[in-house]
Amino acid sequence: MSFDVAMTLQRGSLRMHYEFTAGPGLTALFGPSGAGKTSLLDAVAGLVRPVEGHIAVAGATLFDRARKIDLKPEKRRCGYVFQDHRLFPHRSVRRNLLYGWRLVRPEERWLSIDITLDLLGIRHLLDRMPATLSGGEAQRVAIGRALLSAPRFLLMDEPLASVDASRREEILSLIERIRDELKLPILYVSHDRGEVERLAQQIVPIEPASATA
Ligand SMILES: Nc1ncnc2c1ncn2[C@@H]1O[C@H](COP(=O)(O)OP(=O)(O)OP(=O)(O)O)[C@@H](O)[C@H]1O
Repeated sequence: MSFDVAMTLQRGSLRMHYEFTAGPGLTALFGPSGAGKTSLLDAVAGLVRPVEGHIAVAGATLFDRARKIDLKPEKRRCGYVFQDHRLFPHRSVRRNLLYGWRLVRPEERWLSIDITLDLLGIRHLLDRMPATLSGGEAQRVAIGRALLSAPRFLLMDEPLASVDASRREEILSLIERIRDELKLPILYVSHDRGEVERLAQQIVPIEPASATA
């Protein structure tokens, strides 16, 4: 089992309940704006604490309210790719890529810098600053930074949102390679049904939450 989630989040007056299990490959979270897709990724990453329930990924329990388990974000071994890439603006591409790499113990690393640069086609960008990159280049670097942090799984929140149409295909096939060659479980958020149908082994519908009094 890649993902085993049964939990409730409270955000403001909204109470959102999630319950699904997913096998290997890419699991897409599909639902309207405001339904709670990003909140779910944030909870899996450990950035938002559920009010109840459990979250397990690839056999490891990350959160379990009843068993008082709540791993810190940095212990969850999760690579998070945001829609707006969130590269450090004052650091070169090289230093962005090395950021997560340096935080990981050498024996936990499973991907070399060389392989990552070739997989993502970003070797020629190493000395550039993020502000000089196109949307597609910046997103490839952001994916590289996530992979080099030696994650056990990836969270991707609309990774194509800031990528122009001509570069979409490139990033889509890159995500397919990460899914198939690196065999990382991926939780993937998108509004685009075509994208989801192409990439996903499993689609989890996320319904809009109901407000609680
Ligand atoms: N910190 C917060 N405090 C209160 N409410 C919040 C907070 N963060 C999110 N929400 C609310 O929780 C709901 C779910 O938000 P979330 O960003 O998870 O939705 P989403 O499905 O990812 O939306 P989108 O597709 O537009 O990105 C929204 O109604 C949002 O307004």
